[in-house]
Amino acid sequence: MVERPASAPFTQGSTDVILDVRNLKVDYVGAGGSTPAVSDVSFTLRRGEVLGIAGESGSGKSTLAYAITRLHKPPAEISQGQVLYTRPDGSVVDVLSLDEHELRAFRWEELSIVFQSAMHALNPILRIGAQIEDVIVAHRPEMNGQQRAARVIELLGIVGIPSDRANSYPHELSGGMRQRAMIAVGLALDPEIIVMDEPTTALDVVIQRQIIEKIMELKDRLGFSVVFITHDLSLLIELSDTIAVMYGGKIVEQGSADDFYRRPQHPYSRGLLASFPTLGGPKRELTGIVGSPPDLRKLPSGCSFRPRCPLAFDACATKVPPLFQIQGPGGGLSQAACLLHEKAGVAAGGGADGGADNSTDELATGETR
Ligand SMILES: Nc1ncnc2c1ncn2[C@@H]1O[C@H](COP(=O)(O)OP(=O)(O)OP(=O)(O)O)[C@@H](O)[C@H]1O
Repeated sequence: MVERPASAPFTQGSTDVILDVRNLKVDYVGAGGSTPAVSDVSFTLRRGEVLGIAGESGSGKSTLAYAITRLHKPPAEISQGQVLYTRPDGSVVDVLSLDEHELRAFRWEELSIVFQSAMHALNPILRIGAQIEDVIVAHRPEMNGQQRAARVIELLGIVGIPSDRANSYPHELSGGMRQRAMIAVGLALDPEIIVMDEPTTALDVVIQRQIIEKIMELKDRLGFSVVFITHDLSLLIELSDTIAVMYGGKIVEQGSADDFYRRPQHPYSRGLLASFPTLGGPKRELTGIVGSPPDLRKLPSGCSFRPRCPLAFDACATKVPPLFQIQGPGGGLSQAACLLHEKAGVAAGGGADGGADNSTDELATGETR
């Protein structure tokens, strides 16, 4: 399955950034204390790009998706950070400062979200066509009934649902069709960004493939950018331009999907990659990662991946690794939060404007210290 199409190299400081997430922190705050689900997460999404976010269950992916769309609800609280969205006209929107009215316009019009379970996201007692029309009624009051009906048919056509299905209820559609209907709702107002949180996880492999191909075709045709969240790293490598890997609420590696596929720079990414079969590549043993994801309320000292890391050494127990900049095999810059990169690396955000090719022998060969 993992066959990397050629794509643009990962560059930092691009002027074409559409979404800029800076030092975001999200906690679940309860009587028993606070769970740091997203810690100091920063990334950029460029116009027309697919950014893939990977990580095991509980790594904070969904919390991040909800927070950047401001759909998070108590006990989740954003305690730090910025989410900056740049409109096509160049004006910048501070998403975390929008009031409720502004937020309603921002969602759907500028950014929409497609969730994992269409069955839960769609209203079970409303026909599909009516659900798409509802979004249009709320945001395009100038459109009359005839124009709205035409737009509903157009949207169903775009996602490959026959127009007579506009009158079906969600339970009358297959899982794949429901997911397509969710995508049609997400596209209703031509948003600039679509956040997709495990949009195909509940579907069988063939339908999953069809939906992914449809999303990629629509992205190329309509020009939106995508944040695609899944635990399936093979899938992400295939469809993303850049990849961010989350572990224990933090991004531990990010870079171009090409570089990532050729040489993952964090031991966790390597383990994650080895957990998924590749249909296109040579047969190899699936090794996975020993142990379980950490309890976010009791993260180990130093590097939170240390207890599961085959390459851990003494300093990993005491030092929290920052993201180091690394030159990837394709020449682009990647970042990895692993002390193996410390010697030759440059801490990202530390004012350096370049990285070193500090891919260590250990990471290249899998040797342990
Ligand atoms: N309502 C909540 N209250 C307290 N903690 C929560 C709540 N929702 C999620 N969490 C915790 O936040 C962490 C991140 O969860 P999140 O759902 O964002 O992870 P994820 O990577 O999306 O996982 P999955 O792939 O299973 O959806 C988990 O440890 C989870 O236990």
